[in-house]
Amino acid sequence: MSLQLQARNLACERDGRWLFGALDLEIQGGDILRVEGANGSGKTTLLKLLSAQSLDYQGTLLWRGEPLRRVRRDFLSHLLYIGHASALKPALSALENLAWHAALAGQPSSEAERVAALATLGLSGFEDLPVGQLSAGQQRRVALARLVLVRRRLWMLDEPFTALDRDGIQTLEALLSSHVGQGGSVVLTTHQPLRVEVPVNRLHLGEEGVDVTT
Ligand SMILES: Nc1ncnc2c1ncn2[C@@H]1O[C@H](COP(=O)(O)OP(=O)(O)OP(=O)(O)O)[C@@H](O)[C@H]1O
Repeated sequence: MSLQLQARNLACERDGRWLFGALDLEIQGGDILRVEGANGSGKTTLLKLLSAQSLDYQGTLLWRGEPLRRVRRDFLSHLLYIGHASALKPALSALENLAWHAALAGQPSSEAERVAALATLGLSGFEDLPVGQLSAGQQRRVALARLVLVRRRLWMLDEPFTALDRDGIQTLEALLSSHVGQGGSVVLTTHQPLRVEVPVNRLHLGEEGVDVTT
């Protein structure tokens, strides 16, 4: 069944301020949506609404035509969310962290699969160190190895390029292109240029209102 997440007339207020209102958008298989805007414009808040982590909004969110609140469980079984905090346990190794995330996602993995996922992110040789001893960019790479290991069709990524060097950026851009090229979907926030081999839809949040462009 195809992916389809829709927002209709979505509005969100935080701390007495409207971050956005009257927002309409649709994400289907093969779409990549880049959410842009200044610091504090509401990008993370929007991702939390679209990923069903927060129910504090006005308007309608639909997953495959059904209210997201009602079909949240099915929706979550298709979603991989990586926030800007990497959600890693510092005392555990990269391999152990990945094993934990894969099990949490209901997709137990073999050690060979975890080693391969880390290798894709350029972390061969760093599999067994406690993650807390890795650099910020290496920790980001461990978090992103979930994209390879945990097979989900809808990715929501909040500032996934943070701390990555040029090689890491290229690896992530290749993963995004490949995922979307195979019919997956991506919603991401980033403040930096995005070089992918597929058309990118852009949503700009800001004081002047909400713009959606392709
Ligand atoms: N639970 C909350 N209670 C009160 N205010 C909140 C809450 N969540 C977010 N905000 C406020 O909403 C605004 C938008 O926050 P958000 O994290 O969505 O911005 P952002 O666009 O992701 O910013 P950045 O680019 O800095 O990451 C901020 O001013 C923040 O303080």
